[in-house]
Amino acid sequence: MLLELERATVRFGGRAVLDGVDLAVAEHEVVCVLGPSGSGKSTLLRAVAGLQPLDAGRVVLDGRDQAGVPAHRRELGLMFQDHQLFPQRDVGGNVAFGLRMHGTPKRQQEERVRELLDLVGLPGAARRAVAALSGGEQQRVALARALAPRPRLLMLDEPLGQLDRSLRERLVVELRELFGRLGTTVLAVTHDQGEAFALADRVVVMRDGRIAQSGSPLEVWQRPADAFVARFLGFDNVVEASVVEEAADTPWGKVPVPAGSPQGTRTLLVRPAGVRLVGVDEGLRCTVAARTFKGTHVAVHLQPEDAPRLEAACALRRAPEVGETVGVAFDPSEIIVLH
Ligand SMILES: Nc1ncnc2c1ncn2[C@@H]1O[C@H](COP(=O)(O)OP(=O)(O)OP(=O)(O)O)[C@@H](O)[C@H]1O
Repeated sequence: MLLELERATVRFGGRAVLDGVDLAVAEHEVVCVLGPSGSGKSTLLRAVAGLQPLDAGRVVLDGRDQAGVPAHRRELGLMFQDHQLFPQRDVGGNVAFGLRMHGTPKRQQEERVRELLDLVGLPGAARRAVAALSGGEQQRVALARALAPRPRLLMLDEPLGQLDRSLRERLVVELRELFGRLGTTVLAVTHDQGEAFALADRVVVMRDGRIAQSGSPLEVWQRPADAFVARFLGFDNVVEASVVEEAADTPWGKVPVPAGSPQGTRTLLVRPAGVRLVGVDEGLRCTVAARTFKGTHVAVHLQPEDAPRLEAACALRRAPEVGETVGVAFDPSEIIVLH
């Protein structure tokens, strides 16, 4: 393992903001830490970087305990929100920053800067003023600066945070490709789940200073560990249910569940695609409370008479209008009984 956190703990005013976290990152792995605001993501990153001392536990890099090793000796590439570019230096001066710190000879610095600017898609930009760059270009310069000294581990804090959506979606694809090509090991933090799922080999979901779930994007998406993770991923059809064999007793009535589901009192997740609209007399009677256009489908919010709302994913042309009464049936293949 390139990086290991062992029971890493940080307390502020008696409150554990990082609470005994165990996390390992393998060489060439891209790990994205995801979680709501205040869950401890930045603190975790700062602890690995050596910017935040631990109150208990260890950070081990390449087999060496980092206690007492200052930030600039950890051979990490940092792209942090509060590490803005130097406005008085040009692009080349910014990218060369880490190289100057390492005493790299001038000629080599220039060569490496050229190489990095090509890599991040800004060829020939070395003499440009930082202030004259767009937000996306500045982000690329920051990335080039972090990568220039060939860090063992690249750490990104909300790497694409301030950029608009379409640019973010494009850059995230570029980053994934770039990291794959370079074999960079990455530990990134974001509150944007789309970004994390697009970028990561492994997603780590945090809650209140602890790891709620860790797994590949597919694993986490298909099987959220609990109601918190499911809701955080944007699933709203989450209820307590009593499961007996292949049926669950829920506030929405009897709902079919896949064979082999955990039994007893459980949390049930019904994906919107598993909420099928049928004739009014054939299923659970609901009123259409709202509809939101989602590009590939329409999210339809359904209000049953006496149960929590349900979200259904409907084909664009078949979505009912607000105020209509519909019947709802459930598709067990889109239902998950959480552990
Ligand atoms: N230096 C500090 N002193 C006191 N409390 C702090 C300090 N730094 C962070 N905290 C608190 O620790 C908690 C976790 O903060 P952290 O920045 O790690 O969360 P986060 O998940 O990165 O949130 P965000 O997504 O908003 O950046 C927050 O409640 C924050 O207020």
